[in-house]
Formats: sequence, structure tokens, C-alpha cells
Amino acid sequence: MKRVLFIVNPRSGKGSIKYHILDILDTFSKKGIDVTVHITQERLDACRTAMEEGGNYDEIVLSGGDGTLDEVVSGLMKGGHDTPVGYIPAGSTNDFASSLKLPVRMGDAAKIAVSGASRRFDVGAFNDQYFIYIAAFGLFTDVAYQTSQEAKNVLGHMAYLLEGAKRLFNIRSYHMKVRTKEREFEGDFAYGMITNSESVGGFKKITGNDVCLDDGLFEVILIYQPANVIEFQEIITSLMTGQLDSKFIETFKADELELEGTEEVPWTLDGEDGGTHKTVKITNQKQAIPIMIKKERK
Ligand SMILES: Nc1ncnc2c1ncn2[C@@H]1O[C@H](COP(=O)(O)OP(=O)(O)OP(=O)(O)O)[C@@H](O)[C@H]1O
Repeated sequence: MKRVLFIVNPRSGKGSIKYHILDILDTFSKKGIDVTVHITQERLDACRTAMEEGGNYDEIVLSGGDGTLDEVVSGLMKGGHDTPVGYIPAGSTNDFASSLKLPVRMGDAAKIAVSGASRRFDVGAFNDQYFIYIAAFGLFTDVAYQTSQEAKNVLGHMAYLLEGAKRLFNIRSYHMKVRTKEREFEGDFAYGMITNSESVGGFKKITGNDVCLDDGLFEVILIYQPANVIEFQEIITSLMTGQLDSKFIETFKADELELEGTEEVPWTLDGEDGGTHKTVKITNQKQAIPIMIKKERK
């Protein structure tokens, strides 16, 4: 009998898992699965549970948003477990779920979680932490975790945008040295993102058209500090149209990079608080985690 640990974040998104949980458990029962349910009680509970329990199950299924997925993947990586992950997206943005092409309906996602195909995806190592699809600093990055859960639930995307707009008048930059295997450069950056995702903050294709989630490479976008509103507008237009060939933007792929700041820089990992760091070393752990996705048609 397949043993599954089902980790549920009751607070993700609008908390709508409560309307679906019986059907999901019924789906698992009909597949003959021996399921243990763990309802997360607080931040980092999912991480701790995956780290401590990950090795005792054939699979971990989670219901939550990007933050909960980050916690489960981080926990499995820290615990050294190679347990497959089933993902029932229930957050407000679900960026990575959209990259994985998982269905929006929870019942459909539950079926894929236990009967789909397991495929290995890259994971980012960030000093001694992990991320599944984005590590970012600067403009907007503190928006995700400073926007209250209540506001996110009521307003969804609008909450992020409103919170972000409030900050436009407050742009600041971080001086950093950037080192990759190929090059070294430095500058004053207003924003930086190291990603493995087709969608960021609900925006599709913002990371380019040739994103591959298991190629061992990150897509890196670094934006120099704009001197005025016109330059800022130019940068936004570049990002929105995907024309990243701009003197204000550095964009490249890398399997590892180091960013050395002159001061402590606040980071976010998968939309959650990633702490402040002066120097970060980011390396791609190629195909480190198995995740269940839709079976491809022959
Ligand atoms: N019982 C709980 N009470 C409060 N917070 C919790 C609880 N369980 C988990 N959390 C925290 O809730 C936060 C939000 O989770 P998550 O990112 O999964 O949902 P979301 O923010 O709605 O989705 P998304 O990131 O996709 O927009 C995470 O930081 C997680 O640690």
C-alpha cells in the first residue's frame, strides 16, 4: 500500500481547501492509498514536517501556495530525502504551479498528485537555504510577505500591485559585485531575480521564452537603478514586452553565481522572507527533486 503524507496549509489562498478536502481524501482512498494528514499550524511547520517525516513515506502531497511548496521542498532537501512531491495548488498566485502546467481545479490536481508522472526538476541552493522558483532582492520583493494574508485573499493580484505601486516613489538600489563562471561585473541594482519559472508574480513569460525547468540553469535578470521616471518606464516596458535587450538590464543564464553586496541586502525566496545577506552564493541543484505532473499523451 502506497503511504502518502498529505501536508495541508489551511491559510493558503482563500482557505478554499476546506471545501475540497473530503473529495481529495476520497480520491486517495479510491486509489488504495494509506494517507496521513498534517494540517500546518504555523510558518515553517511544513518545512520541519517534510524534513523529519519525508523519509517515512512513498510520497508527500501538499495543498498550499508557492510558500508551502517552498517549505516542503526545502524540508526534503535539508533532510536528504528523495521523496516525490504531489502538489495541489491552493495559493493566491501559484506561479510555479502554472510553470508545471498543473490544473486549477483541486480535484484534478489531486488525481495528478497521486497518479501522474514523476519528473525531476531543478532546485536552487541559496547559501544554506533552498528555493524552487525564485530568489529576488530589491524593488517589490518585500511586497509578497508584507502584503497581509487577508488583503491577498480579498484582492489577489491587486493586493500585490497596490502594495508595489506604493513603493514606486521609494526606489533604492544595492551596490553589488556579480560573479559567474563566465564573467564578473558590478553596479547599483534596483532589482534582481534568479529564477526557474515561466511565471513570476502572475506575469507569464517575464523570464523569457526558452525557460526549461530541468536544464540546471537559472534565468537571471538584474536591473540597474533608473535615474528618473522615464528610465523607470523604459525598464517596465522592456519587462512587460519581453524585450530585455536594454542598457538598464543584465540578463543571462547561469548554473551558479555569487552576489557580493556592500551592505546587508533583504532577499525573498519563493515569495517568502529569505533574510538579509551581504554575500550570497546561488547554485543550481540540477533535477534534485521529483514532482508529479500530468502524464504526457503518447
Ligand atoms: N496555520 C498557519 N497559520 C498561519 N500561517 C501559516 C499556517 N500554515 C502555514 N502558514 C504560512 O502561510 C504562508 C503562506 O502560504 P502560501 O505561500 O502557501 O500561500 P499563499 O501566500 O496564499 O500563496 P502564494 O504564495 O501562491 O500566493 C507561508 O509562509 C506558510 O508558512
